[in-house]
Amino acid sequence: MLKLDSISKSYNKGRVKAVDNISLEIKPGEIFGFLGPNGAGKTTTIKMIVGLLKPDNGSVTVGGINAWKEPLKAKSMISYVPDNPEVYDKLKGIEYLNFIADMYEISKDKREEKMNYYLEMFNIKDAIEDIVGSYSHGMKQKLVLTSALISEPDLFILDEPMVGLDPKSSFNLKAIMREMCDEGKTVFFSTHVLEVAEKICDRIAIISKGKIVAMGTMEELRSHAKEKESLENIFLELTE
Ligand SMILES: Nc1ncnc2c1ncn2[C@@H]1O[C@H](COP(=O)(O)OP(=O)(O)OP(=O)(O)O)[C@@H](O)[C@H]1O
Repeated sequence: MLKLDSISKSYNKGRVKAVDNISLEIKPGEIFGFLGPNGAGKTTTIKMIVGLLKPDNGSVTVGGINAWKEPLKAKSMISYVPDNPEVYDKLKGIEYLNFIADMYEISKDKREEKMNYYLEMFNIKDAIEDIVGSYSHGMKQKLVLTSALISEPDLFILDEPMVGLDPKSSFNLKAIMREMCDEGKTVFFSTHVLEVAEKICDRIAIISKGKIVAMGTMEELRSHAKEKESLENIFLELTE
């Protein structure tokens, strides 16, 4: 469903190599966790997948489509939740959701059904007629999550999704991710929360200084780390 083939990205005319020759392949039905310390290159990688930053080298393939050659086709399969939910402050919550649903060409019936389901789950239904500028950070995040889920994406990409969510919403989001994967969809998310990755990911990649330093199931990562048992130990050892 997602294939990164030797992608790299530098900033400041090559002075900062943020992502250095990363390759990975994720199959339908997988939850894939992307872990790494601050500044490791997680957000830069995600931005190259979703079409916000063009890789200097290499290719991004989504559902067999080259994401930089046929961006609209690739983007129609993706929903992306950034780490910092930026929503148009002057719109009402419902206007923002309809705007996103229009872009994905979602029918009226389907959008209503999905909106009701997720707005209730995230407990923001009562605020949907209010302008987004009045929302708290967590409410904006839940609105963006709802907007991302309405299109039932084949590839769901989230950058640090648990930050700012209360425990119930975080629990619900994890359940949604699992349900999506059971339906054959693919989830790719970055996180600093190692316990979340350990619990829900089918596979994990650890990125450090722009390079992938480990990738596999928890069992595979453990077997490479000899006696080191927890993901925290493996992470600390590999990202020193
Ligand atoms: N616009 C930019 N201009 C210059 N350097 C940048 C820019 N964006 C990111 N960087 C640098 O690229 C590197 C990778 O950054 P990136 O944001 O991808 O890391 P990250 O793993 O997402 O970090 P964090 O966990 O702190 O969000 C860092 O050294 C960062 O300072």
